[in-house]
Amino acid sequence: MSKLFRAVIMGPPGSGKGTISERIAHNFGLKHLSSGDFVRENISSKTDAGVLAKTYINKGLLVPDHVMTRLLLPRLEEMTKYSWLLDGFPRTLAQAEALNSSCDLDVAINLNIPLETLKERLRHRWIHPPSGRVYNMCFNPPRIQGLDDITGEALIQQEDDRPEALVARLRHYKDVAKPVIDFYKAKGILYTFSDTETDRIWPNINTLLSTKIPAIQSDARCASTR
Ligand SMILES: Nc1ncnc2c1ncn2[C@@H]1O[C@H](COP(=O)(O)OP(=O)(O)OP(=O)(O)O)[C@@H](O)[C@H]1O
Ligand SMILES: Nc1nc2c(ncn2[C@@H]2O[C@H](COP(=O)(O)OP(=O)(O)O)[C@@H](O)[C@H]2O)c(=O)[nH]1
Repeated sequence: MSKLFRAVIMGPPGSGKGTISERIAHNFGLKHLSSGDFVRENISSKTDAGVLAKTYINKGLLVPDHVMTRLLLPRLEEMTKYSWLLDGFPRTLAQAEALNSSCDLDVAINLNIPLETLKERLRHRWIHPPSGRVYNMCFNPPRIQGLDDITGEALIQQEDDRPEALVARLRHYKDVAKPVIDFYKAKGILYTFSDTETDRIWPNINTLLSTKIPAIQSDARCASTR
């Protein structure tokens, strides 16, 4: 059985999880699994968990742990043949513990970005709600202003990306993320990256994963030829 690579990426809203996950998926051929995308898929296909999740999201709340794990863990079970990077999950210690009992992680990437930078980025963040595609009017603007590159549909700004809402969101993030960070630190798999620019963080993540991923795959090749 070949050894696969399993990672999570954590960080406050606007820290670049989605942006960096896309780069990792592209460079290392991992599947990028986004909890937000899973939630949106379940809402549009009206599964029980999706219908329940929608009631919380409509109120601007996080989806409760038991709903999130019900929605996400079966999807991970379908991914047993693939290496993956999970973005947006776990957000709480209960989610981290549930994930831990279903699989072994190799790496937890933690993005540590200053508050002022987060505020500035989210002020310029525009999203395409049906797909979850994210743009930034300065850093990665759409080809045509206000429109999604793939579908040509309108982009929107999320209410909770406003600076006033963001401060409360960040405070909440810090409170719930701290035990998750400590959990991965204790397991010896936590890697924290601090900077104001994704383009400066990215080479360090690239180097880290280059040392981890080929090693795992070559071990797996040796094992499978024995
Ligand atoms: N792990 C999770 N636990 C609880 N709720 C979640 C989780 N992941 C996603 N959600 C719910 O789905 C919504 C959309 O998630 P998504 O990660 O796309 O966006 P977000 O909260 O704006 O995150 P960010 O600003 O960090 O990109 C969240 O606002 C939350 O209600
Ligand atoms: N100016 C600037 N914007 C960035 C940088 N990295 C990401 N962004 C933008 O900041 C916003 C938040 O990034 P995103 O990947 O959605 O973060 P997430 O909320 O952690 O998933 C998006 O609009 C990105 O395009 C950066 O280094 N500089």
